[in-house]
Amino acid sequence: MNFHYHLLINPAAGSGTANKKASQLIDLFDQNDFTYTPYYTTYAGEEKEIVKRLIGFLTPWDEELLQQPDDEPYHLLIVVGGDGTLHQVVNQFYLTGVNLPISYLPAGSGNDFARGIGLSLQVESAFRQITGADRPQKINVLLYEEKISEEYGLVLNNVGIGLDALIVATTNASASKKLLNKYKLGFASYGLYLIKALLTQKTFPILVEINGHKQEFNRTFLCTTTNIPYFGGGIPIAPMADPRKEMIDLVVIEKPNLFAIIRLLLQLLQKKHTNNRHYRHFSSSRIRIVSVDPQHGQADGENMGQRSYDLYFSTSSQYIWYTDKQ
Ligand SMILES: Nc1ncnc2c1ncn2[C@@H]1O[C@H](COP(=O)(O)OP(=O)(O)OP(=O)(O)O)[C@@H](O)[C@H]1O
Repeated sequence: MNFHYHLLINPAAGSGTANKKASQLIDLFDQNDFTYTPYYTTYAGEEKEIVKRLIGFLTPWDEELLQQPDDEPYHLLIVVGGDGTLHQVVNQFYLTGVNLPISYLPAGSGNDFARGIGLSLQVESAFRQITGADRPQKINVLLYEEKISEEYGLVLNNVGIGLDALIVATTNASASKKLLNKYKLGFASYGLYLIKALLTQKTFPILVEINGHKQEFNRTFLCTTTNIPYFGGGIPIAPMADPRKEMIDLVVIEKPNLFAIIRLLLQLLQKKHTNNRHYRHFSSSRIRIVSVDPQHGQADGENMGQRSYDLYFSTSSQYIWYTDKQ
């Protein structure tokens, strides 16, 4: 197939890492005589404006394209940024009602989606995975509807209420994240804020409804609905989650006391946390979560605000253009 690549670059992602990775990617396109058009965002939110303008140019996926002659180039969008940039782009697709393939060069500080689908974090390898693919892969995504604020959207990674969302709210607002990213210590910013959040996050009651079966958790500390195993830059909170399955994974952790949580965190580092009795896991194609108590929320690392939540989750799919690692 003959491609024209549209590169949507958030140069601020990964505190500037994305700008460097975009230059490396562009060098590889030039060396291989591939045609492309770069679009750089200049402010937060501009990625959605760029996508709105590009939607009409991008080519929808159809298996029959493989049999047809290469007269017309295939117009493919490649997002260069972090999980948040990708989140904004696919949500713009969703709100516009289109399901176009998309490709991705992970260049944020966490890059959990790329880890989850097996897309390399190294520019050259990711370039080979993107340009070596002749068709996209169907990846599961989660749809959510929040009834109180009448808000809906799509997530590639996870939606969290409680601890992880408090970490997102504080890290995204902090200057130290930028500083730590500068020294390639993005994961350390999550670590620092994890400790702070552990000491400040209070427990809260939630109601979970799965297949008509209601369950209450009165001392919830963390409640993460996820599509992939990771959050917070590679922390395998739900190792059983698989973005190739049409399934939603839910992890609820209750906090009896601080020592029990520290024990669980140590087990998490050794990947033995799923056996801890305070770790609860559920899997279903439809899940409802209610927190009347106002809590921080996060969607793919983007802050959803501190408020009450009544969330309904279901599944859908998104075409991602890449091949598996060789
Ligand atoms: N030019 C820009 N300057 C500042 N913010 C931007 C710009 N372009 C996009 N954004 C905002 O950046 C956010 C997404 O950042 P993203 O998550 O991709 O990077 P990150 O936070 O460094 O990575 P990660 O989520 O992996 O930690 C979005 O909210 C988006 O609106």
